[in-house]
Amino acid sequence: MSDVPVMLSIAGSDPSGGAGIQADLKTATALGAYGAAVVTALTVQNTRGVTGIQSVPPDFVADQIRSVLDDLDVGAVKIGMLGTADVVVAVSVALADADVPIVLDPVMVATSGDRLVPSDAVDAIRTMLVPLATVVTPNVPEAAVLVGADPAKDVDGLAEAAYALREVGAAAALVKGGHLGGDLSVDVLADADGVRSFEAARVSTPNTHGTGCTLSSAIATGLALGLPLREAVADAKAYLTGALLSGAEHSVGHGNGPVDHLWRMHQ
Ligand SMILES: Nc1ncnc2c1ncn2[C@@H]1O[C@H](COP(=O)(O)OP(=O)(O)OP(=O)(O)O)[C@@H](O)[C@H]1O
Ligand SMILES: Cc1ncc(CO)c(N)n1
Repeated sequence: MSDVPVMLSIAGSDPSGGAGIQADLKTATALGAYGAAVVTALTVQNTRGVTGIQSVPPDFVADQIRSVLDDLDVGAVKIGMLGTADVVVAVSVALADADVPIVLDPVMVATSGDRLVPSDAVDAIRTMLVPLATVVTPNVPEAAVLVGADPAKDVDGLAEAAYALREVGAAAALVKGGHLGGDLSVDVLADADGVRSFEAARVSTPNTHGTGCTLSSAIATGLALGLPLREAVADAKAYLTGALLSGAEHSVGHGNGPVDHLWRMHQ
């Protein structure tokens, strides 16, 4: 049992602290939940890029998930980087009977452009995890790969991709427009009630390492706190935009620095 809302992240480790489980735990903590973390892979990574990946044996990932779910009252799960197709299968089996909202961030490539999962893992994500997702949160290239279409070029394209992901089996899809450019950063959600877009002013900064991880774990934290999906997405987007604005004022590392997860504490 747990008398605080629990958000469980199932994701890879970023030793430089801006993405992966490190970002997810900071986000859960900043937003008032208890963060738990199952590590699926270790990366050798900093703000400049990823130079190594060591994945955790699939059975060991599944054992970690079962151990946490057996004991803690998990309010929502966020799934991030899964290093291999076998880990994807193990995660889908371990979560199959869990009655808990799942936010699936289908991580494929880091901000630096480095590939984080092999292509057979992408097929497994599409067939085994997308159908379990309460919401799937791809960026533009990830959505294109998952639905087998050309990458979206504008907001209408984001909506088309979000609809198509519901056809693949996700209950809802939030296609992120961070890669589209423009004055606004727009994400489009398709759920059972239709389509809604979420807009924020684009922050002019190189410090965007971990934006996707932060958004998905903030959505999962909102769901763990009991918010409906659309409110959880709106709150997550506002939290991320504040973290980008504050992160733009700081420098950590020499490449694409992190967002400031603790921006509300620093105000
Ligand atoms: N410069 C920016 N200003 C404001 N919002 C941004 C900016 N860059 C990205 N975002 C927002 O950050 C979130 C993540 O978007 P993005 O499309 O970059 O995802 P991603 O590629 O999965 O992230 P990551 O680079 O961490 O892998 C979205 O809500 C997007 O709109
Ligand atoms: C461990 C990890 N997960 C996800 C991302 C995506 O940004 C990253 N760079 N590193």
